[in-house]
Amino acid sequence: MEGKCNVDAELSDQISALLEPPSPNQGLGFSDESEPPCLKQEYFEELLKSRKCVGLKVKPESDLGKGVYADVEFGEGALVLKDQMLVGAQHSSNKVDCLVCSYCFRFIGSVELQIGRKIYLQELGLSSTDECASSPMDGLQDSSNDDHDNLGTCSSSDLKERIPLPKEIVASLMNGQLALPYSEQFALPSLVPCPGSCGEAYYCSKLCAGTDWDQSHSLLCTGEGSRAICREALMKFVEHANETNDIFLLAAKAIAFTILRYQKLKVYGLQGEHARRNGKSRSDFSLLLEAWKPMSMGFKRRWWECVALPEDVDCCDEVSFRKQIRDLASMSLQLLKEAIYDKECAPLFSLDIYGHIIGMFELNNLDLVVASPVEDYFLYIDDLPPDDKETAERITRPILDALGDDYSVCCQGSAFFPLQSCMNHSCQPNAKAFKRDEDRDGQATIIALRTILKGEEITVSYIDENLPLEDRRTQLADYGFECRCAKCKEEDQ
Ligand SMILES: C[S@@+](CC[C@H](N)C(=O)[O-])C[C@H]1O[C@@H](n2cnc3c(N)ncnc32)[C@H](O)[C@@H]1O
Repeated sequence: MEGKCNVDAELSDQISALLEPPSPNQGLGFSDESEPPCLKQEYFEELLKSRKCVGLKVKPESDLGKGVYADVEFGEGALVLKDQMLVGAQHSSNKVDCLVCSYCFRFIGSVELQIGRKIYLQELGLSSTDECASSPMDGLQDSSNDDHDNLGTCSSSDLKERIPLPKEIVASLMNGQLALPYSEQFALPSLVPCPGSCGEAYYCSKLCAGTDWDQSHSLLCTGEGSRAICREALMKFVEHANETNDIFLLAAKAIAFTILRYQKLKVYGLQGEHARRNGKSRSDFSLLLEAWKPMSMGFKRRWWECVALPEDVDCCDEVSFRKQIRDLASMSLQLLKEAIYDKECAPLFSLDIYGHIIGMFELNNLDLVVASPVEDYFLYIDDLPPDDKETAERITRPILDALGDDYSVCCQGSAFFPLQSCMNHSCQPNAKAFKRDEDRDGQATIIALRTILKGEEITVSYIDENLPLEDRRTQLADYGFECRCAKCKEEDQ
């Protein structure tokens, strides 16, 4: 299990420094006399300010590690936090069902395009909802918890037989020739293609396209404008991730994000307070530490050590299972290295760092869910006055029949939300993520479930908190911890 690849062995000191929680003296050259402020605290204060979050505090060291606390009173139903993801990705299987902005995950195009594209891909046999084959990696394919019961249409059970639409109708939905009744009320942003011409990523605006390009996509784009060192290797990496576990795509984004941040820091230098405190002559490695800082704040363990054993794997096979997924990560990293390796950021290509990044996505309660406008559209038609409804349904009924029971699937993926990921779990939470109506883009929305007093810790539930104690324990084992909330302690006595 502990065999090391070259980068791991050669750069072990730098890798340890990257995995240590940021300490005030870490590679920054503080003199003993100047007592620097707590870097974690400072980082979160800046982050809260940049997110314009008022009334929240991140305490770096509470009973359960980091935790988020109320600095004002929040009334029941109040919006506690809207958190912007640092990196996120739509699940590969979900791409068939939803066409969304590759940066902010808003639905794009038009209701007609969403519907026509889904039916077209369904007819090609590509729909995620048609998949019934199982593989030993199934339990690892989607680290999402099932905390979205209120989004009932996310279900993928397809009970009714679909009635195909004529090909010309599907084509006219996709090319904009057929406008569905009342669809103008559900207008979506037009598609902006990827500037690197990969034909894979689309955006809701030039701003999203440019920001994604600068943050990670320029290195991960498979198109002609890509900055990857080998596009063929990149395509192989993507193919391997799609066939095994799409969490590798997210890990690649985290690495690309850090490399590009490093390159910017190197060119433009540090700004403001950091520059003043650290002087101008920072080493390349201390710049890498700085570039890595947003990722360093996430709660992490090695993926192959923390991932829960899937139900179809016997306990006696645990050692070989963990070795198998470590080998899988190692293969994925090898492909990524061939595609985007950067000598100055070499420690990022160690298996230890790769394992910790994947573990970070696995352990944090960080589902990405965006509700579908297609569902809203059909609900709107259903609510029309009887005469209007009858007229509209003459057109929409055959479309619903062609879509089947899964007529609307929400956008689903995984993401790293730097503030939400600091929220601890409670089986009696005072806040909740993903409130349906607030969820129109890929931001994490946290709402108070009851009055939260100033000074109270803000907690969410990572699972269905109404399950019996034993079931809760089993589910939380997937997150790698035994719950120490008041409800569990009380029920345990
Ligand atoms: C998403 S992180 C939450 C922030 C975390 N405390 C930190 O320091 O980054 C989840 C981790 O926090 C800890 N944790 C959260 N809620 C807990 C609870 N109710 N009981 C015990 N540990 C908890 C566990 O270690 C868990 O794996």
